[in-house]
Order: sequence, then C-alpha cells, then structure tokens
Amino acid sequence: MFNARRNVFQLTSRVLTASREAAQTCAKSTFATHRGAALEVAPLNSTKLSSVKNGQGWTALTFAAAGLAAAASQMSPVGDCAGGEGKGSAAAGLKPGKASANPTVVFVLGGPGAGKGTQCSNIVRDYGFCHLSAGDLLRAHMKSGSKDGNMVAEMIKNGQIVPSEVTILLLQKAMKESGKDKFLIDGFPRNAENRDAFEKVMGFDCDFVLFFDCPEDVMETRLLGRNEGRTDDNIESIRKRFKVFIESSMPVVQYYESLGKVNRVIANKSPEAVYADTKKLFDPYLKESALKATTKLLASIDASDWDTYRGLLDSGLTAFEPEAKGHLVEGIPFHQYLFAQAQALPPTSSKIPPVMSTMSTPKVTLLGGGSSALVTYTRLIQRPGAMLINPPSESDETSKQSPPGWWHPAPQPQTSTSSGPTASFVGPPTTQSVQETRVWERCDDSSGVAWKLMHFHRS
Ligand SMILES: Nc1ncnc2c1ncn2[C@@H]1O[C@H](COP(=O)(O)OP(=O)(O)OP(=O)(O)O)[C@@H](O)[C@H]1O
Ligand SMILES: Nc1ccn([C@H]2C[C@H](O)[C@@H](COP(=O)(O)O)O2)c(=O)n1
Repeated sequence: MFNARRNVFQLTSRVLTASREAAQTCAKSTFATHRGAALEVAPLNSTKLSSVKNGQGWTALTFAAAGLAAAASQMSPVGDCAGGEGKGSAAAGLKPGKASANPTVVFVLGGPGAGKGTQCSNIVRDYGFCHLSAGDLLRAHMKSGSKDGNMVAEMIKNGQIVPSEVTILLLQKAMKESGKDKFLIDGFPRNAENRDAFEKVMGFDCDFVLFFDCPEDVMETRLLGRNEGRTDDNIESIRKRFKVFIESSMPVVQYYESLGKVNRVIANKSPEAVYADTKKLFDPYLKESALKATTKLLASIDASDWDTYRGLLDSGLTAFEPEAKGHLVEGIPFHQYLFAQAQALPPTSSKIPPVMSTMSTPKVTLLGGGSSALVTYTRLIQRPGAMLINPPSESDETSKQSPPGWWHPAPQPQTSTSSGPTASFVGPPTTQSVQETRVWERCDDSSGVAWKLMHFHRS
C-alpha cells in the first residue's frame, strides 16, 4: 500500500529546512522607496473584480488552481514609473483577454500650472502608477536632434499643440517601454484631435479624467515662479497657453464630462490639501491590488503550491486558525506542515480541480494611509467528494479518506503517465464555509506595489 505517512515526514523536513534559509520579512522602513514584484492570478470571475476599482458593491470572486499566473516584474526605462505594477500574463488583471493591450489610463488635465506634475509624483509614489507627461516627452524629443525637433520647439514656445502623430508615437513608445499597466498621462489630450487619435491608435480610451481646476491668476503666479528654465514659462507664452487651454483643451474636459468620466479636484489649495482630495480617487486601485494578493494566496492554497504561498508571507506571520486550537501561531512551519501533507499524496488524474475557493462579499479597508490593508470575506471551499487512493492494480487495498476538518490537502494533477497510485474522488461534492480576516502590509520594491501577509484569522 502507498505509504503517504512516511512521505509526509520526508517532505516536511525538506521544506522546513528551505523555509529557514529563505526568510522573507517585509522591511517597513523601505516602504516609500522600495517596490515589489506584482503577484497576480487569473480570477475566473474577472468582471466582478473589475468593479472593485470603481468602488461598487459586488459579490464573489472564484478562482481555481488552473487559473494561476505569476506576473513578470519589469523595470521601467522611461517616465516616472517607480510604482508600476507589471502585467505579466494575458490572463491576469482587470481586463481579461486584453491585459497590457488595454491598460488602466488616467488622463490628467488642467490649465498650465494647475499642479498636474506635482500631484502625479505623489500618485506614482503611493499608488504604483507610471507618470507620462506629454510635455516632458515632447521637450525630450525636441532636444533629441530629431528632424521635427525644431518644429516641436517652435510650437511649444508659442503655446501651440503639436500634431497628434508626434505626441502619440512618443506616448505609445513610452508606455510599451515602461512594461507597466497603469498610467497617468499628464497634459494629454490637449484637443479633440489628440483625443480622437489616441483612441484610434491605441484602441481604448481613458478610465477617467483627473481634472485639476485652478483660476488663471493663481496658475500665472505659479508658472512665473516655477523657475525650471522652460522656454514657455514667460508671460507672453503663458498667455498664449491659457488661450489654447480655454479654446482647445476645455472642450475635451467637457466631452469627458458628458460621458461622466471627469473627477474634478479643486487645485487652488496647498499641495497637501489638493493631494488629500486626489488620493481618494486612487484608493480603489490599492484595494484592488490587496484583493489580488488575497486571490493569489487562496489559489496557491487550493493548488497546494507552497512556493507561491510562501512568497506572499511575512516571516513573522501570526495566525489564529482552528488547527491551532485557540493558540496564536507565529511563523511559517505550522502552515508548511499542511502543504507538505498535500505534496505527499499521490496525484489525481481528475480534470476537476481538487479544491476550489470562492471569496464571497470581500471587503478591503486601507489602514495607515494605504500602508496596510485589512481584507475580510467568507470563503467557500468546494471539494469533489471523499478522496480515494487507488493502487496501480485493482485490489481491496483502496483506501478512502474523508475531509479532515476544513483542511483537505489537494493532490496535484497528474503530469506524467506513471503507473503509481492515484487519488480520485467519490460521493457528492462538499462545500465548506469559513470566515477569514487577513492583514496585509505594503512591501514594495522597484517593480511596483506588493503585499506581504502579516496576520490572518480563520473561523
Ligand atoms: N497646490 C499648489 N500650491 C502652490 N504651488 C503649487 C501647487 N501645485 C504646484 N505648485 C507649483 O506650481 C508650479 C507648477 O506646478 P506643476 O509643474 O505641477 O504644474 P503643471 O500643471 O504640471 O504645469 P504644466 O502644465 O505647465 O506642465 C510648480 O512650481 C509647483 O511647485
Ligand atoms: N498633448 C500635448 C501636450 C503638450 N504639448 C506641448 C504644448 C504645451 O504648451 C507644451 C508643454 O506642455 P506641458 O508640459 O505644459 O503639459 O507641450 C502638446 O503640443 N501636446
């Protein structure tokens, strides 16, 4: 008979050693400057996930082991992209099937000197967006010695809008090179031609417009005091830019207003006060990312995928769970033991996922200004019935196991045609319901927003 018990102990001792070697603690002090690789899964019910970013009510997320996809983390060579979150799989993220071809785009508009660039830097730092300023890209282009550089320089000095084919090519290149999937496109579209061309070339429109509303006299004072050596920060150019803004750019804002896509922020306040209003618009993206981490975590449990699960844990993880009999468990080995059990089971030849979790009514609360996230939900765990261990030859040695408590290790799907024992399932499917609370901490590095699990509590 297959000796599952012996293998459990062998595997347990192996993975315990590995865990001691690979301490993964979230260093709080690195929060602002170090951003971590994005960890993503492919939720089967992605349309419901997409509603999270709009802050709407929604019900359940379902995911299976088969849908797991790790994101590729990429460094960005262009723009202000310190916080971008790579989208490494077509199956991952908000927009199924479109992925990086249809990223999240926020157009940041407002008069010259309204404070667009200033606020974009804050959003990059806190929310992992990539900031692309159309003006900065054009200025770099004009200095690059390209053949249309002089034309661009002349137009900028006169406050005119450069033809869309130039600007969109620059934006498209910068977006591609960034490897990111969330963009703040600052100072674009400046007119109807810009807007039309963007949609035609890119094949998608913005998610929303962030409009900084500021009186002209305030903007004029700010621009005259900016002192960054710009050729257009003189009173003559500034007046021309204001005129172009009113005549060409405001109609774009009005167009998006008619679509209900404009989020207006009063910009005639201190930078801090403006940011406090701006922040609220981006919190849903952070909530979505904490939810993705939770989704990935549960999928890794369903798949008995220790490496992925471990990658999401802080080494100092604490937990209250029924298996700990009322004790607070600290550290990793207690959890590792359960994964090792699953790895010791014979593989299943069934196409049905051995375990599938569904998150019902998840709620994400950001704490500490977004440095931590509290995720609560009811988890429905489906299993295909009692597990049978079948020896290679038909005999009366077949053993039947009932799910022990909530935890029922999931055998891995069979990958080879080896003739060893296999696991199969009999009887009616079962569903368990548990309540879970998870506390995540931001643990970013150069690639983007990332989370580590600090604590969980399962009913
Ligand atoms: N809320 C604010 N209060 C006072 N000064 C501000 C505020 N926001 C930005 N500034 C200052 O005003 C100047 C213009 O800001 P910023 O460059 O962010 O504007 P902008 O909208 O990006 O301008 P442009 O469209 O010309 O690129 C800068 O010197 C900046 O430091
Ligand atoms: N979509 C755009 C954006 C900018 N420009 C040109 C004309 C602007 O006056 C100049 C500076 O832009 P800013 O940095 O103030 O956003 O760049 C353009 O032609 N088209």
